[in-house]
Amino acid sequence: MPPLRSNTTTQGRERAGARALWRATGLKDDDFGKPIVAIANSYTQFVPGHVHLKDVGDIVAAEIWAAGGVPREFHTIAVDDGIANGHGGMLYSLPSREIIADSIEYMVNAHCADALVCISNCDKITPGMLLAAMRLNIPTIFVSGGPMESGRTSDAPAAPRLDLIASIRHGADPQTSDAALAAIERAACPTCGSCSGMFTANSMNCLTEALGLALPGNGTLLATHRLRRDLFTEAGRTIVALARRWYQHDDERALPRGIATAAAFANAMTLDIAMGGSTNTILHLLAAAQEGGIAFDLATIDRLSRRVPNLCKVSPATDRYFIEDVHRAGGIMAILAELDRAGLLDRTTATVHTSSLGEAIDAWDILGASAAPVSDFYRAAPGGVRTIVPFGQDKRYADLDRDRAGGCIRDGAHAYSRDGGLAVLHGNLAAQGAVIKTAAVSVEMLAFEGPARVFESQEAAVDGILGGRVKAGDVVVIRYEGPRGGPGMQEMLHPTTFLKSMRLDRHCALVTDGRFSGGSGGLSIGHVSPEAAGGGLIGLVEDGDLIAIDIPGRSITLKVDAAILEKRHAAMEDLGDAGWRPRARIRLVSRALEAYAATVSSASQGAVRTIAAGPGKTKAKSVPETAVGARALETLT
Ligand SMILES: CC[C@H](C)C(=O)C(=O)O
Ligand SMILES: [Mg+2]
Repeated sequence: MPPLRSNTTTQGRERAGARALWRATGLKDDDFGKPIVAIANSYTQFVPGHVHLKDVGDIVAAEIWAAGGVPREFHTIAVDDGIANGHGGMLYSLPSREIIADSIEYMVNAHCADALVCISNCDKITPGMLLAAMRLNIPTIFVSGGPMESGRTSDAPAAPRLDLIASIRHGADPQTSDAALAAIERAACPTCGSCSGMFTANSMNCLTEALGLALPGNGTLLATHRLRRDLFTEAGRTIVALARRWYQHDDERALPRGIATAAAFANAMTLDIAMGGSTNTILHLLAAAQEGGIAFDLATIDRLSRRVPNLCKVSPATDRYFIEDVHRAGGIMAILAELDRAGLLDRTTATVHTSSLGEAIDAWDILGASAAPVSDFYRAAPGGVRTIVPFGQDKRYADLDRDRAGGCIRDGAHAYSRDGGLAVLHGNLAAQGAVIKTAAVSVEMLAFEGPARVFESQEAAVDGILGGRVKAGDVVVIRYEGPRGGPGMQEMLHPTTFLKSMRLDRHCALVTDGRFSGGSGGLSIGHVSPEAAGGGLIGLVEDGDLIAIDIPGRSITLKVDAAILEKRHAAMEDLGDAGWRPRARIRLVSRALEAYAATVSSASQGAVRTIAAGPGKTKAKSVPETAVGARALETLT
């Protein structure tokens, strides 16, 4: 039996000092020897998905005390991608995933905690905590803050519902009046919680259910609903039980790597493809698998994407369904049940709440025999009142959505498409791969060819799109926005949404070594690897070059003669240090971001930290320290 990690600081005369300090945090004599449970809470007033989390740590802690553990809460950072998008703030989004993972490692290992509760929610926080959980491999449970309700500009039952994307789209639409925009902006995000589409936050919180690290409902039960409070109390009880199974009974299926196995990652990716999750999930699952030494790579994802159907479309793939509708249709357990009935899941993987995923599906499938006890749970409905207070309403839908032929969740026989909602592309333009959310691509755009329109930054692309320099038929190429080249691999939410604002989204493609927000749709291909700053072919594309995209064929091709490309490559190499960097781009890159750029890997690897090669060759040149600290300016080329 493994000893409690916390014995290191609580047992023996030589630890009298540490015990004196533990006592000063409130521990009593009989608390020593109990499992010390770290509660990583991501409360912040900067993010609607976290603004309501200030006291939920206490809810979890009370249950940990009652179950015989010792809770110790600390806080992580949380970046709001929706606020950071469209300016230099987005450079910090993906790097914050590593900061969150490291900060949890630091707190848990510095204080030798025995177990971990991850209170997450938005885009990089659940992934950062997932990296930490797989890295630390101590008993862990995830419980997120929960999704936001969808918005309405009027109470009329037939009034269209909306989410954050509507605000961004209409903000750039010349046909939307200021008054109409003001109404949309005030309605789009009505409550606390993670934005109400199948964006990255909700995608990741749904995936933690499939990985087995969260309780049923974690991804779809609204932040405002009373029943969500029960997830926090249950998480507090469950983490102490998991700790006992590991420290007293040596049960490896109580550990993250015993639960989130290669089979569980395949189950999670299968769900992701079936529900058309955010493409960011690919980046984060690749990274989390590496933290746990799990065999799971882009080739695995590609293979799964060719056999898993698209069973569920949620905003931005449709304007008909939001996360609350997925819940009403039975939530993630319902999608998993349909995948199970199609023979596409491994039922034997473990979960934190049942001995196997199959047992969980049988217990929670609203179409299954035991549906009665769970139907009330999945009838949890929006309160329809603006609030940032959690658990404050107890509304119920009159009935569940059991329509698997035409409802929010389809069965295999009524799938939207045979091959799922996400795909991996390859070709000379993406030798190591690129990704696309096919669930959000209109059928007529599945094959596309057009002339490149090249931009050296997200900002330049936005200016080009809104300035009328992008025409129907173009392939917008945005480069030097990869993990190293950005640095930080910005999301292209504004360029993809502004193509919609300009009514070009069904007439243009967008290709980038950056990534996309879960709110992006259209023929948007991201994570192109190798990135331009890493010498990828995307760095040699010129305006007017023909680019061919074939989604069914999973290919993306730069149709330029090889001899010409060889000449371009030679000319780029002749530039020496000035090569493989953006033309005429001024971007302030802080030392913190330079440090990130120096060690980050390709998107095809999950943009993980790579130390082996020593400090990476960063393209940004440092300039002498200034009064406000060193700044690195990319020299003009
Ligand atoms: C809708 C945009 C959202 C905030 C996001 O950044 C994502 O889903 O990745
Ligand atoms: Mg995001």
